[in-house]
Amino acid sequence: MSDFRPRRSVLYLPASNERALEKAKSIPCDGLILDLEDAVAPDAKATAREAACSAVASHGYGRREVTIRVNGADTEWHAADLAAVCAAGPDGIVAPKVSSAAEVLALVDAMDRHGAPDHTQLWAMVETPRAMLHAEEIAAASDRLAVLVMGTNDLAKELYAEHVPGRAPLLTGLSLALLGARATGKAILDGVYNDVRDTEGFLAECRQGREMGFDGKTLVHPGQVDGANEAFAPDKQAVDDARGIVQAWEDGSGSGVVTFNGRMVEALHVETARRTLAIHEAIVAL
Ligand SMILES: CC(C)(COP(=O)(O)OP(=O)(O)OC[C@H]1O[C@@H](n2cnc3c(N)ncnc32)[C@H](O)[C@@H]1OP(=O)(O)O)[C@@H](O)C(=O)NCCC(=O)NCCSC(=O)C[C@H](O)C(=O)O
Ligand SMILES: [Mg+2]
Repeated sequence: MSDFRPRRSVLYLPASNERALEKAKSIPCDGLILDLEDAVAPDAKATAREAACSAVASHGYGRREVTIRVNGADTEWHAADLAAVCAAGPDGIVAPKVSSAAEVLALVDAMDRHGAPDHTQLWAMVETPRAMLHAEEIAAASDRLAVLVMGTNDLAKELYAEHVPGRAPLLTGLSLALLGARATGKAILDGVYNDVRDTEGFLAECRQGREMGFDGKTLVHPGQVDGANEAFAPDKQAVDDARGIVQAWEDGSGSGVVTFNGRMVEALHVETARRTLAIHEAIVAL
């Protein structure tokens, strides 16, 4: 866990929006997705691509992980996006609507052909019914693929589902994608919450995502960053508990089971506690 990278809050912004590109330099999110896809109008694609690549080259985003979302493989912009973005070398290339392992391999092959630097990872958006059904194969397809990103708007659209509090229509898909990510040791980010004024609904969805096991949430507005940072970090109680569990285990010196605060503690609980402490330390180190 020592190389754990916090991804509590990953903010999308249209790469065509100069003001947002500038503002993002001071937003306390863990990551950015400079979007060339859905948030950019067709006649702004070329200038957005240039702006995103210049933003990466500016190195103006400090500790934030900077990624660029390219247009889909079935679009007229995909090839030019990939060529330019690989040359710019962001921390990650976010590929939309990835639905199979073969698509991952094609993307990785294209990244190699375009000379993407080693530090540029592939992030695959999973947002189709096929992707949900193939999440494990997608996640396992390449070591270069580091993160799965839920696309809950597209998933709801494809399912003919409605956006409702609690997300019941999406829960099977969210769980399948999580299983795929965890089975293969990859990170996974929850989808966006569209209503930027509904703080209560947003925070409830952050809590749900955290409880399900997501590493963080993708966001659409700066006003969502603090809530996600808090929801996806272990709180003081969780950190104190984790320290107590590790201490009780060490004091038990080799016995297979101890108690902490009246609760049974076995090796698996200690592993979880150590993970919590590693996440906490990585966040503190920011
Ligand atoms: C949703 C928005 C269009 C709202 O924009 P706006 O009305 O301008 O918001 P505000 O006036 O409240 O903005 C206040 C200031 O914050 C800046 N701002 C706003 N949003 C961002 C942002 N995302 N990043 C950086 N800065 C931002 C404004 O410029 C204002 O600054 P200032 O002038 O200094 O006060 C807008 O928030 C927006 O465009 N959001 C991102 C949209 C986007 O990228 N969408 C694509 C990804 S979502 C998706 O497709 C997921 C997936 O594929 C799926 O299927 O689910
Ligand atoms: Mg989408």
